[in-house]
Parts: sequence; structure tokens; C-alpha cells
Amino acid sequence: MSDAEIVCTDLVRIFTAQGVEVQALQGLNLRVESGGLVALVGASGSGKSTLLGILSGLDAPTAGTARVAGHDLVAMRRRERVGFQRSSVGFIWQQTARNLLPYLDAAGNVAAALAVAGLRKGRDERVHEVLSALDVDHLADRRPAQLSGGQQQRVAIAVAIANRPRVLLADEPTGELDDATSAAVLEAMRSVNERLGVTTLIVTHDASVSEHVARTVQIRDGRTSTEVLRSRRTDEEGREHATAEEFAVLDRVGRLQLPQDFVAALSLRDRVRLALEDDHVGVWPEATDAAPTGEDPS
Ligand SMILES: Nc1ncnc2c1ncn2[C@@H]1O[C@H](COP(=O)(O)OP(=O)(O)OP(=O)(O)O)[C@@H](O)[C@H]1O
Repeated sequence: MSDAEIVCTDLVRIFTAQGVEVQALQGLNLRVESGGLVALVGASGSGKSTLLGILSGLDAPTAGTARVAGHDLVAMRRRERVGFQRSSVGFIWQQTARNLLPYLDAAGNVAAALAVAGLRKGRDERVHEVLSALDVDHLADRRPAQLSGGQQQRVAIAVAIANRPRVLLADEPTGELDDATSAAVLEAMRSVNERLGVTTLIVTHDASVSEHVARTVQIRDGRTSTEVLRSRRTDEEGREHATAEEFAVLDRVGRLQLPQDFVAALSLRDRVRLALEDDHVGVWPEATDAAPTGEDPS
């Protein structure tokens, strides 16, 4: 089970602000296999930024463990952390200004990332290689202010992958873009993932991201709750069909979150009745005649 590049186990992060505790992550479990492309989607306040802060080594969890690209983020000391951030992971942030240095052109930004990572040999070739991979080589001598939002994010992806990181972390990479440009940037990320095999986690509140990735994990109240898996199949007549199926996430000890609309539809609260059937588990409201009641052993 070591073939995963991102492994979070029972992650807890508690913030204390003015004497009030906020549990931003409440025992979150997540596993992204090597070469995987996963979108983590959740409403505002669900804990996305908190998780990304931990995965990027900027913040530490209150409890639980996190491993990224073979590094134990909890035990990691400062020196290892610097190496981890420079060499093992690439970042793409929502604010384009945070991704790129405004006074350098696109090529200069990629070259600067390579210099920070200590890569000198073949630097110019690598700069053009990654800019070409993102279809922005023709914009190499433009500074960020001379690029559109979508072009800036493509250059940001080029910067992030320049030193061949094992893992790419993106925080709302399309947050400042219109729908069409967002779709193009997500496709660029998908293509980079496919061609280079870099394990990629995209964190966003935008549910439409699930159209571009095979696996979307929903985060709710600091925990992963459901997953949507997409696949393509070709029928006998050669037509392609995309299928999407939603699953509830079961954690290591068997806990799951029922979807909110299920809970509301049956007015479930506090306690539910469960029954183990041959091939499924039944869940009923506490006050119901339908659920089989257990035999009294006495
Ligand atoms: N430094 C902090 N101090 C206190 N509370 C915090 C801190 N950072 C986050 N929180 C709280 O933790 C919870 C999760 O916040 P987080 O920023 O991770 O959510 P998010 O899903 O990224 O939201 P958004 O999409 O709005 O950025 C929220 O209730 C937030 O108020």
C-alpha cells in the first residue's frame, strides 16, 4: 500500500481564535495514488484551504498523519521542509500574482523556479520544453501583466512542473477565470497529469471540475464525505459514453456520512435503525415500523 503519493489519515486541525475552538478538519482521510488526478470539492468553510496548507508544509495538523511524495509532513524538520517545497511539490494558487513574479517574463519565471530548485544544467532547454508543453512558448517574453488570466495560469502550471515535482497541488486554480477559460486550464492540468504522470490534487469549490477528472472527492465539515468516479466506455457501435457514479466514503473504522438530501428526505436525526441484508445495509428513521427489530435474546 505504499504506491500513494498523498496519504492523510485521521487529520485534525483545530484553530483557536479569541478563546473559541474551530475544528477545521475533523478526522479527514484521503489517499491519492501515484499518477492520480483528483479534485477535492467543498463549500466555503469546509476545510479545503486548511488541508492544502498542511499538504504544502505551511501548516501542521493538530492530530493525525499526512504523507506527501514520501515525506512525513508531521515529523518533517525545517531543512527537509525546504527541500520538500522546492523539489517534491509544485503549487498553483488562485491569485495569479502569487504564482508569478511580476517583473519577470514567462521564461524568466520558469528559469527562476529552476534556479531556486538548484537546476542549472540545460536550464534554457527546460524552460522552452515546459512552456511548449503548456502551449505558451510563444508568450515566453511577456510579463504577467501582458498575459490574460488563462495564459497566466498556464505559465503558472509550467513554473510548477519545471523542476519535475512528484506532486502538484492547486488551490482554486480557476477561481479568477471565466467558464471557458477555466475549462481550458483544467484540460491543461489534465493533459500535464496524463503526459508527465505527476500526481495532482485540485482543490476548488467549483463542482464543474468533476467533468475534467476521473475522481472527485467531496469535503464536508472537515471530512471527506462522498466521491464521484467518472469513466468512459465505448459501446458496440463505437460511441463513447461518459458515466459518473457517486459513492459515500467509508473510513477505516466504518464511519460514513449520509448525503444531506437523504438525511433531510427521511428526517433522520440522532439515531437510526440499521439492518444487515444479504447484499446491502438498510437505514431507517428511529420511529418506523418498517425496520426489522432485533429479537430479544431473553
Ligand atoms: N487561522 C484560522 N483561525 C481560526 N479559524 C480558522 C483559521 N483558518 C480557518 N479557520 C476556520 O476553519 C474552517 C475551515 O476553513 P478553510 O479556510 O479551510 O475552508 P475553505 O473550505 O478553504 O473555505 P473557502 O472556500 O471559503 O476558502 C472555517 O470555519 C474557518 O473559519
